[in-house]
Amino acid sequence: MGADPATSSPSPQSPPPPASPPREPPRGEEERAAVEPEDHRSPRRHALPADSSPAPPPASLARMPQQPKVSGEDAVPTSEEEHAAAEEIVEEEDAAVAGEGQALRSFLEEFGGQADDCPIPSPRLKGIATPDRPAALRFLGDRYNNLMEKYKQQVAKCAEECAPTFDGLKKKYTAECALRRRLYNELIELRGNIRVFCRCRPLSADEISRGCSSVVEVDPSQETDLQYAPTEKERKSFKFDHVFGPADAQETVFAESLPVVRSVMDGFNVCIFAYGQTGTGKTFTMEGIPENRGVNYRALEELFRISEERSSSVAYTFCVSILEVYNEKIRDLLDDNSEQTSKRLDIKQSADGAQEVPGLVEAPIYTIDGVWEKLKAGARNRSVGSTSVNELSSRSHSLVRVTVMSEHLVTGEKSRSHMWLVDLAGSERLAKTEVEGERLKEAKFINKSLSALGDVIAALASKNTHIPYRNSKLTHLLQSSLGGDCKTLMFVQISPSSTDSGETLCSLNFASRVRAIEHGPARKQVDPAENFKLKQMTEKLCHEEKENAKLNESLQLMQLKYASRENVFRTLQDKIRETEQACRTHQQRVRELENELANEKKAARDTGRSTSTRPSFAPVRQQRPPLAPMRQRQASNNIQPLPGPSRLRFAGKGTSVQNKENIPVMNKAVVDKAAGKARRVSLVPTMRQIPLQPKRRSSIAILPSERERISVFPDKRPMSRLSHIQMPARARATYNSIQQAAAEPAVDATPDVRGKFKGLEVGSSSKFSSPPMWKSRNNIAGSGNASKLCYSIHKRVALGSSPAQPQTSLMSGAGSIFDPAVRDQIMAGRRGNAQRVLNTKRRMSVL
Ligand SMILES: Nc1ncnc2c1ncn2[C@@H]1O[C@H](COP(=O)(O)OP(=O)(O)OP(=O)(O)O)[C@@H](O)[C@H]1O
Repeated sequence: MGADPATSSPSPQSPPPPASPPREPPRGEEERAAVEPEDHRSPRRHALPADSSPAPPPASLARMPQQPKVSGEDAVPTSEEEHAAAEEIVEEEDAAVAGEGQALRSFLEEFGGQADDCPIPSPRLKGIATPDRPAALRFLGDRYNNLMEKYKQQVAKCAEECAPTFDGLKKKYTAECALRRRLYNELIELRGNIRVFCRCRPLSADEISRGCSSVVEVDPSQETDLQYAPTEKERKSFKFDHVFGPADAQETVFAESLPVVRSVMDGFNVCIFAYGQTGTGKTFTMEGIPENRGVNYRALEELFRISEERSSSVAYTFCVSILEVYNEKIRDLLDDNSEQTSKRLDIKQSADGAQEVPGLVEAPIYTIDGVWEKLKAGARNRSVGSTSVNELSSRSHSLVRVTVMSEHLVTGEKSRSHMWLVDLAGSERLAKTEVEGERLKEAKFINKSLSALGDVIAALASKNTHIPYRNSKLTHLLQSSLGGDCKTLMFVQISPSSTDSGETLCSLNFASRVRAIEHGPARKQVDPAENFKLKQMTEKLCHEEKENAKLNESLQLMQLKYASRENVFRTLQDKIRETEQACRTHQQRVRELENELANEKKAARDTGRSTSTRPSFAPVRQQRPPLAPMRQRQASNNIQPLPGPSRLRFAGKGTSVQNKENIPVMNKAVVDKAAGKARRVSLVPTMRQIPLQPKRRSSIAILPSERERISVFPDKRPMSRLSHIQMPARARATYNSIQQAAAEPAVDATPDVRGKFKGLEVGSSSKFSSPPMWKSRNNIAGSGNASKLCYSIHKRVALGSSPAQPQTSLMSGAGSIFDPAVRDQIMAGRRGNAQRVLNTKRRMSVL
């Protein structure tokens, strides 16, 4: 047997199943009926539904002959008639299937073993096995699959529709969580950062056996009140942040401590400690027992849970240290080194003011299992001993320090906070505990440190300026947890026993004092390394700010300097422009002067030519045309201002006035007139330049002898007449020579000369009068010194101009300066000098 009913078909030898429906429907059919049309169900109790789709229901179902025909719960006859009718029906049915009994038996022999594997747990269906059962199962399976598909589609549609709502709710939830955390922290701060819970243990079996009664009343409805009532007279009410009675479990206690525990994950320092008489359940509350763990383990479990919850935004790292203060010595409970006894651990204050124990093992923990291992190791190493009160009495203060380091993955904010979990040694009455020897010594140390703790609490409660933290190792270690900026939770453990009523009262009073301490608000702890980094950054920032200020100052100075320089530059530019303009004006003026000079020279030459036809100076003076104003005189094109000595252009010998294009009309007329008849040409401009000339080299003229001077100037009158032109000594010498030459018979003197001199004497008062040198030069022919002197005067007067061609009539005597050869030779040197002077003057005028 064992064939799969789903694949098996009825045996070909087997007769076809009976067409009549079975008597009772299976119970599973009722479930199916909920999703099937009503008409699919058989009107008869035992009939299977005649469903035709998707898989046809079994054509017939047979009831096992040995099965009861009618179940009592299905058809309970209410009367004898009904009972009889039911039996009649059964008999009829039995008769209907009787013919098919053999076939059914064969079927059951073949498939009967499958009845237990039927997916429909109906005893009825299990009991009914027909050849069409696989078809019925297929039908049910198809129905099931269809329904599943339908439901899946509905669920997917719902999820799609709800997705936006879900996202919104998720965001709201996150925001609410943050708000809740913040509000909770505020609430804790408002309540005070030292919270005191009171926990009363149940009476122990020993106490009950001794007939001790409870002196403590805890009303579960009043969570914060505790009644101490050893007698009705001594009844006293105490108020704490929460009171746990003997019935309260570890979970309940931890649930109330949870918010304080969570604060460490937000960067606050936390301290939870248990205080109380020996044997009151301090170790039970903090460490617990393996099957009922205490605050230490649950707190670390919670830290890991929160870390996991916030893993997307904050990365947490945990380290744990376990130490004990035994007989005022610190022992590292995680240090397995056998030499630990020689290792001296002490308390040092770190840079940020926290108390540190250098050399203390800080074991990193990654899983809660690791935490449990560490806690167990610490508990194993702890000093315990047996007393008459507690079989496993803690003889030391046990401290578990959990360091939480966090780094926000988005903001990069880092924090480093501690959670101290302290199980204090029990205060005990030495007489009561009946200790002696080593236990007595331990008890003394324990009581001393607890007394120091009491002093610290009292000082804090009365807001003393000095808090005696350093009176014991315990208070020194807990300095920042008791009076600092951390969140503190104290469990005051009490015994309900009437035998411990005195100690209970002491503990309750102590706890009330602790609760009265007003703490400042807790402060978030920043990672010291981060703190140091921030400090350095702040210093750097300050330094850079100072540098920036300095740079800004110097920048402003530079800007001011720049502005002033710019002003200077602008002024200089203006000056340069002005100077350039002046230079241009000067150049223009020089050109004009040169032109004038050239014109004058030309006119002088022309005048010189016509001198021979003039009888005397006087008529010439009378015919003198009016001089054109200097500024109206136009420069000649022939004279161009050139930079070098070659700049001067001398009018050629044969250059006629008519050839000049730029000679003004008036000048042209004058020249034309002059060309026609001899006329006087003013040499005043030339004369005016003489005093302006810089001091020049000494004249080559030889000073006249006293005799010559006297002969020329018999008295001082003529000199005084000429003094208006400041005739220098050289000129005077020349003048004297001329006078002398005129007096000498060898000189080809003409009456014109004398006339000229006469004219000079007359007209010397006018500054526009022609100087005598021109006339003397042109009219006086001398030899030797006199000739040289005459030429010197001529050169001075005709500075820069082309030397006029000396008239043959005036040049007499070989070797004189009027000799063309000699004159040219001398002129070459003189001209160079004259040009140098002129250039110097130009440069000076440009500058
Ligand atoms: N709340 C409680 N429920 C049940 N049992 C408790 C409870 N508190 C304490 N006990 C039991 O009381 C006994 C003493 O407890 P425990 O050792 O924790 O006291 P203790 O204050 O730590 O004493 P010691 O100061 O001497 O170490 C233990 O057997 C502990 O199981």
